[in-house]
Amino acid sequence: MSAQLIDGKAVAETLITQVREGVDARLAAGKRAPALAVILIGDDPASGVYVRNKKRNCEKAGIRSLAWDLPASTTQDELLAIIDQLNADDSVDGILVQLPLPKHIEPQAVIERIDPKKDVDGFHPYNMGRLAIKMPLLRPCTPRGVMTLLESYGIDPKGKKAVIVGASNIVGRPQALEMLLARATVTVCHSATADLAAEVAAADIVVAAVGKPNFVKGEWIKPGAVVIDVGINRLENGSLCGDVEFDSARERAAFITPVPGGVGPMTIATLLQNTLDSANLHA
Ligand SMILES: Nc1nc2c(c(=O)[nH]1)N[C@@H](CN(C=O)c1ccc(C(=O)N[C@@H](CCC(=O)O)C(=O)O)cc1)CN2
Ligand SMILES: [Mg+2]
Repeated sequence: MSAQLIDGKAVAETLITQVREGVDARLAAGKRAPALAVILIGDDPASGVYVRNKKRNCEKAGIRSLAWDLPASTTQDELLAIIDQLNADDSVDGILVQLPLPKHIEPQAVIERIDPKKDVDGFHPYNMGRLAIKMPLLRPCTPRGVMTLLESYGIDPKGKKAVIVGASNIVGRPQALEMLLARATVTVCHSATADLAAEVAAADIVVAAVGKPNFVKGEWIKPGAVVIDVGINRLENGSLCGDVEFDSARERAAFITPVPGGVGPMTIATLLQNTLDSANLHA
């Protein structure tokens, strides 16, 4: 068997078109376009690419983007002051601070400074807590994007065994909450998991989000499983690879996401969706 590829680029394009329609509906009702403030600190090349893609896709969706490109020497207090200013600005619906941050800035202090109503990354404890109590408001982009991908391919997690490999605040933990909300039976694996191979082998849906190239072995995958690879690892030869051994996993899985072109594009499309949702909730 060779798994069907899940085309994240195509699903993301469809989602961006839907966001554009939602923006046009706001304009037709006499409301303003949604606005997203994107803050980039320092010169991490990958972050620069992601931020440029976010701005470009905002344009496509009719969302106004405001850019703060700040030097690596920016202090935490300077960053918090900019966030305070954006929190108070009624013309701004979403605030995004690109991660990772320079080492002298404490990410949690930054995340918690953003008004939860404008937290389009969904990382604020308020929004994570809402997701945990089955009352989601603004949901982390990558895990929400994964759920959209599954739905687009007619894959319903209800009653399935979902195994999440990785327990980060950005992906693994909120992904587990999303799967639970969709009524999967959920296992979260991490560095202290006793038998990772056995956990993965029992999964109907595997989500890999560890940031280590080819960490999940193809031979672990249960025949017919759905494999979602969130990892984006750049190899020394410049090529990208995921957290899953793609070729051998594809031989066993029913569905699999490629890297690139799988989950990555959904992260950005879902950010636009969250920005529209935020505008519609409050302005
Ligand atoms: N504030 C945030 N910071 C970070 C997030 C986030 O959701 N919010 N996620 C990642 C980076 N990220 C978005 O910010 C992101 C990563 C990858 C992609 C993507 O489209 N990847 C492409 C490949 C692109 C390449 O060539 O490098 C793909 O997978 O096809 C989009 C967004 C960490 N920081
Ligand atoms: Mg992400």
